[in-house]
Amino acid sequence: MDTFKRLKDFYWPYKKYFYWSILTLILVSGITVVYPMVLQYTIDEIIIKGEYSTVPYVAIGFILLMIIKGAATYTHQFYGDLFGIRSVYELRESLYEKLQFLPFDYYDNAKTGDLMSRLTADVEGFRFFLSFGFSQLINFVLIIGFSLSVMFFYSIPLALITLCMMPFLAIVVYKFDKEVHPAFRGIRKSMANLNTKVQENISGINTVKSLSREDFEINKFDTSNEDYKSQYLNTSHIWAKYFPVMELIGNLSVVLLLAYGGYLVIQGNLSAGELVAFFSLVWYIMGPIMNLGFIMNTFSQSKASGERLLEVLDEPLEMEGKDRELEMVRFHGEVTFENVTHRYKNEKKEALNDISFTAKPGQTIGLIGATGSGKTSITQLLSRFYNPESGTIAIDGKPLEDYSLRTIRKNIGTVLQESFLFSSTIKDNISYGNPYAEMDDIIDAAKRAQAHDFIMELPDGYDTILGERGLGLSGGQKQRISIARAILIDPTILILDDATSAVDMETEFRIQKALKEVMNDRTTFIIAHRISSLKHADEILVLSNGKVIERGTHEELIHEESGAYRKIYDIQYQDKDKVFQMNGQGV
Ligand SMILES: Nc1ncnc2c1ncn2[C@@H]1O[C@H](COP(=O)(O)OP(=O)(O)OP(=O)(O)O)[C@@H](O)[C@H]1O
Repeated sequence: MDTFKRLKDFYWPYKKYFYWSILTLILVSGITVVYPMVLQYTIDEIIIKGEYSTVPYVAIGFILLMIIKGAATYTHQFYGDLFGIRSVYELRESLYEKLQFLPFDYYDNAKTGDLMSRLTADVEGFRFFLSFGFSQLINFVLIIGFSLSVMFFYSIPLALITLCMMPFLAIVVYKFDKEVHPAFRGIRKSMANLNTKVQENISGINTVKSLSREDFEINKFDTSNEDYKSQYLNTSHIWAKYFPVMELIGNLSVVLLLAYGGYLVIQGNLSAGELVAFFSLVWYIMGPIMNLGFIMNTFSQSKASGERLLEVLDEPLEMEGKDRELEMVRFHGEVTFENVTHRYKNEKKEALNDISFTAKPGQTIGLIGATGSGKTSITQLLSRFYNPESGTIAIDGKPLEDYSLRTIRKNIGTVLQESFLFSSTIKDNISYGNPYAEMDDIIDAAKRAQAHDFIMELPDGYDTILGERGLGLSGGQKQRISIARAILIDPTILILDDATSAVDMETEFRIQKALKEVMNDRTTFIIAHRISSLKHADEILVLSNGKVIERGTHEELIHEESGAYRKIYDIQYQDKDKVFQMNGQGV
């Protein structure tokens, strides 16, 4: 029950719908047990005594009861659904909001399909119990309570005999729940896994096709599908094992009732009408008992779903600054790293080790080094995507923790090697970081990013809708859209992460031109593998295994004969010389 208690804030504000649903349910259940009483009256008072003149009154009374029951059932159903739907609306919103503010640490290990499944199937599982299971559980208690009251009213010994079987039933139901709950959790997990497989496959379909790995993917899916199937079969097995036992217990109650009840009628201690009424009442008890498995089922499923939802809701949020300002601040752009060391969660090796440097406002810092040397990590710490293990990162002389995350991120513009574009219009994609931008500003940003001309050649210009992840544009075009996006937020600090690595020379030239425009007066960090991209930087940091092994300007570094930068330079420029020589020889 702890799961439900902890999720109470989502459903209890709508308790009035719940109360209405339950109030009308009491009426429905109450009327249900009146039927056997009418039956008893008809047999004992009308048929046996031959008082046929009361038949029309009984019939009219019966019809009235049915009309009331119909109206009550409608209200119960409607308010029950409203209760569930309204509650999970809030829950879904909170989960989605939570996803926006979870730290990168979380996403490093999360699986998209699993998260999707939590936000859809698990929320739905929880809703089903709120809308339906909850009232079924109450219905169970009510019907049994009302039926037993009527039974005790007719004959105490017969009611006691019928009750004899209840403890056995309770044991079976308890055991059933113990087994079925983990089984349902297994199903949910397996479903999430299946979702992950499908989502990853669709996202990576280019890679799958280009490497002809379709069969491998089908087999991988088969394994997950197989697991899902066996999880479900396992649950069916548990269900099949317990359901007949529950039914047997119910039937044994009926046998006992008939034997002892018949004896009482023969002895003259019970009327025929009362035995018939008893017989119907036992079936009213039996119905919910048979259903108990199903009710426990929805309860277990929703408990399992609720637990999975709580796992997301309980995740710690991104760390906000402690004395953060209320109004957003505009940075001047001085960035200082002082003995910064960083290790990613669950990693043994440090990604950054004792990094120190200062970038004055408007300066450009180049970061170069082998893959995995820590270049991106520096910029991720600067954006406070992660917090360093030790050391201080400051902007304009104040540590990052003194600013709100919003201030930091609104002041830092990033152009990645693979920028994400949404399946929306080009206009919306450019203005994503500044949704209130005027059209003129959007066009101006696109012109400065060298993107305007190709946008105008598209069928709907700025209103052209892009496919998922910007499908329909070339790598260089996507890149220029993301540069326009960065220009439009007018950041004081700019991070260019391998922004020109994946394009041809001509596009690189255009992008470089666009970048020059955007770098103007901004503190810029250029991460590059090519020396040509960062040789104009005010300071270049050469990284290796998370440490700065050399620093200086391009001119200074190439004069370090046996330095690492010089080696990279030689490789990149000697190759070029060779190519020129070969071209000169007509190769
Ligand atoms: N999110 C993460 N979780 C765990 N380890 C990470 C994470 N991101 C990076 N690392 C590790 O930290 C080290 C530095 O990675 P980083 O991405 O900063 O290198 P890089 O120099 O930018 O590499 P590249 O040139 O390939 O982009 C690597 O060993 C990498 O495996």
